[in-house]
Amino acid sequence: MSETSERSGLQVDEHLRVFVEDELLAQVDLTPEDFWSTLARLQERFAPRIATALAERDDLQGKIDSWHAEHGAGSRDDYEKLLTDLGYLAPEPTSVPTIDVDRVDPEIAEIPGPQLVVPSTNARFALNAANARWGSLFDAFYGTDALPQDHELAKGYDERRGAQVIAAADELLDELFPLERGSHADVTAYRPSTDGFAADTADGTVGLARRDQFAGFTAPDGDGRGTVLLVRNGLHVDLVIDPSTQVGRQHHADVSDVVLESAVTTIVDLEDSVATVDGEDKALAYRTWLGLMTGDLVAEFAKGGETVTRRVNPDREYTGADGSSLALPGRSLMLVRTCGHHMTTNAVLTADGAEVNEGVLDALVCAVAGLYDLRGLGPHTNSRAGSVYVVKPKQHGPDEVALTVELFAAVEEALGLDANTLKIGIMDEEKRTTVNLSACIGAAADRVIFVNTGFLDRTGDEIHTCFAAGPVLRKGDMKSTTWLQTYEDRNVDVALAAGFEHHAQVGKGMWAKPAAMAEMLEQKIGHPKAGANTAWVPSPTAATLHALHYLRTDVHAVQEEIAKRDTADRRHLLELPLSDPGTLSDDDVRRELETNAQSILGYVVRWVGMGIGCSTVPDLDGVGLMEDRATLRISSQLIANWLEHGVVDADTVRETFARMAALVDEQNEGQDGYPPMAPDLENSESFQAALELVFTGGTEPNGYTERALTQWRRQAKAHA
Ligand SMILES: CC(=O)SCCNC(=O)CCNC(=O)[C@H](O)C(C)(C)COP(=O)(O)OP(=O)(O)OC[C@H]1O[C@@H](n2cnc3c(N)ncnc32)[C@H](O)[C@@H]1OP(=O)(O)O
Ligand SMILES: O=CC(=O)O
Ligand SMILES: [Mg+2]
Repeated sequence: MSETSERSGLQVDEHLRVFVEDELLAQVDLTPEDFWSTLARLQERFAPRIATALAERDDLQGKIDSWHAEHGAGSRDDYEKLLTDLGYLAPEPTSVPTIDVDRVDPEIAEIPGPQLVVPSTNARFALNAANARWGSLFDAFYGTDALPQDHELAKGYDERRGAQVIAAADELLDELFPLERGSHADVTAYRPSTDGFAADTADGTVGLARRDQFAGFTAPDGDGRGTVLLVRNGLHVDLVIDPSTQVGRQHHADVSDVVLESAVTTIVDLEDSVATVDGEDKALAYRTWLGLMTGDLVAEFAKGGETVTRRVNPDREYTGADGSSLALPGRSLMLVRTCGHHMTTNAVLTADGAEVNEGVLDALVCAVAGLYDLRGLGPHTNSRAGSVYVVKPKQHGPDEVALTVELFAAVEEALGLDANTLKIGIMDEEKRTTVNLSACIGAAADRVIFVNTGFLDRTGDEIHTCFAAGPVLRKGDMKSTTWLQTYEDRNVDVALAAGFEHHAQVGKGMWAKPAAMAEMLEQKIGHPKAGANTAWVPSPTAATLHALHYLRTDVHAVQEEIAKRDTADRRHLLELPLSDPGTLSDDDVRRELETNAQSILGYVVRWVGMGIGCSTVPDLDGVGLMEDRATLRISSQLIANWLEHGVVDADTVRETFARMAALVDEQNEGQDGYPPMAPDLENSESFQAALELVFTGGTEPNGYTERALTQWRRQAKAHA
C-alpha cells in the first residue's frame, strides 16, 4: 500500500485523500473533516451489520451443502422445504408490494431504450458512453456486420458500401416512419417546417403517414444544412441533411446521417468490469463519476494520428413541431454501479487496520459527487428530476436490500439530502434475491428504480448454491434450464405486479459478443418483446443498433399484455441445473474444460497482469466474447464443481491450464504491456490466480472471484 494519512481515526491512501480533498470536495460545502468523520461513522455503524449479513450467507450455504452431502439433489419438494426451514426462502409477502418512488427521470420511467455499461476506470470510454445518447446509424451499418458485406471495402469511404447503408436506412425509415405514400428511397428533399413534415418526391410532396411522428427540425442554414426530427415509442431519430459531405452528396435527399437516440441510460461501473485493488485505482474510478457529475470530465488521447480531446456533449436544440423551441438531452442519463456488500478496500483502513467496506465508501463518494449535479454546479444536468441513481449488485435477499436502504438513508442524512434522493437499481443476480424478489422490491419500495435479469453472476451463484448436489451442466447448456427461463419470466412478472410500468426499469442482460451485431439484431429484440424496457449493451454501436428494437416494439403495450398472465411459479426456480455425467463423452468434457480454462486465463491475465477489468477474449473458435468478473465466476465455478465431483481430475486441470496459457499468450502476442504466462507458469501471478480460482472455488464464499483476483493483482502491481 502506498503512503497514508490519518483522518478521523482512519488511515487513508494518499491517492484517495488527494482526490477527495482537492477534487471531490472542491466546490461543495463539506470540509475534509466532515467527509472523513462521516465515513468513519458510517463504517462503524454498518461494518458489523454487513459482517452479520455475510456470516448469514456462509451459514446458509454451509447448511445447504450439508443437506446435499446427505441427500444429493433431493426432490424439489424436499429442497423447497429445506430452503423454507432455513429462512432462505422467505414467505411470499401477503400483499404484493407496490413501488412508490418520486423524482424519477423519464429516461428510467417512460422511455424504453438501451442501457450502456462502461468501466469507470476508462474516462475516454465513459465520455463516449455519456455521448452515446445519440449514435450514428450510418456508422453502425457501415462499420459492422449488421449489413452483410459482399466486397472488400475501399480505403477511406467506400461508395458501394455507402449505397448499401443508404438503402438499408431507407428501408428502416419506411418501416418505422412510413410516408403517406411512396418510399423514403424516392425522396429528393426533406422540407420540414412549422407547417409539418414535407418530403419532395417525383410524385409530389408527401407527409408522414402518422403526423405525430414529426417532432421538430433545425431550419436549413445557407449551405442547406439542417435536420428533421422524428419520434417513435419515445425515441427520437434525427435525419441530418448536409450536402457538403461526401455521404450527403451521394444520398438522394442530401442526408449525411441518420442519428438515433441510443443509450438512453448508462451505468458507470465500479464493479464487475473494473480492476480496482487500491486507493490509486479507486481514485481513478471515482474521478470519472465525479467528472460526469460536474460535467468537467475531459479525456485527451491519440487516435488516427491526431490528438483528440473528448468532453460531454451539450443538449440538442430544435424547433419543435409546434414552432416552440425544443431541447433534447445530449447525454445519456448516468447511473453508477457501486460494489456489493462483500467487498472491502485497502484505500481506507480503520484504526485497527481492517479494510473499510467498499460499498460504504462507494456510497458516500458517489453521493457527494452527485451533489454537483443536484445543486446545478456544472454546465449540464444529469438528473433533471433530482435523483442520484445507484446500482447495487450482488445482494442476497430482502434483508440485504433493507441494509442498503438504511446505508443510503444514512448517507442522505449526513449530506443533508432529501430522503430517497439516492435511488437503487437492484441487480437480480443472486439466487436468494431471485427467489424472494417481491420482498426485495418491498424492502426498497420508495427508492427502487430497476430490477433486471440475464446476469452471469446469477448462473455463477446457481452453480455455487448447488455445488455439493452433483456436477452441473455445461456452460452453454445453462441457457435452456428451467430455473433460468423462470428467472427471466418471473422477474418481469413480479416487477410489473409491483407497478414498475411507467415508473421504473425492467431490465435484461448484456449482449456479450461485442462484434456480432447481425446476431444481436436478430436476437436482442427478444428483450423488449419479453417486457423489458431496457437491456444492457457493451458499446455505443451496439446501443444504436439495439435502439432499433425499441423503435420497433411498443414496450408499454407488451408490458400491459404480460401483466395479464399468471406469475411464473417460484418452485420452478428450484430445479437444479445438474448434469448426468454419463451423457457426456470424454471429448465433451475435454472441450468444456478447455473452453472454460481458456476464457478464465484470457480474462485473468489482463485483470491481474494489466489491471483491465473487462476484455473481449476470443474463444476457442476465435469468436470475441466480453468477459468480466461475472463470466469468470461461472467458468471458475464450473471447473471447481467438476473437480469436486470427479468429472475432471486435478492433474488434467493443471495440464489443460498450462496448454491454454500458451494459447492465450499467442492470442495476445504483440499487445503492449502483456505479461506472458507460459514461459514461467510458477511465477506468473495471472496463472497462479487462475488456478486458485478453480482449486478454491468450492470454499470461496458464494464462488466470488474478487478476493483471489485482488490479492494476485496487488502482488503483480508490487512486482511491476
Ligand atoms: C456481466 C456484467 O457485469 S456486464 C457489465 C460489464 N461489462 C461492461 O461494462 C462492458 C463494457 N464494454 C467494454 O468494456 C468494451 O466494449 C469491451 C471490453 C467489451 C471491448 O473493448 P475494446 O476491445 O477496447 O473495444 P473496441 O476496440 O471494439 O472499441 C473501442 C471504441 O469503442 C468505444 N467503446 C467500447 N466500449 C464502450 C463502452 N462500453 N462505452 C463507451 N464507449 C465504448 C471506445 O470509446 C472506443 O472508441 P474511441 O476510440 O473513439 O474512444
Ligand atoms: O453484473 C452482471 C452480471 O452479468 O453478473
Ligand atoms: Mg454481476
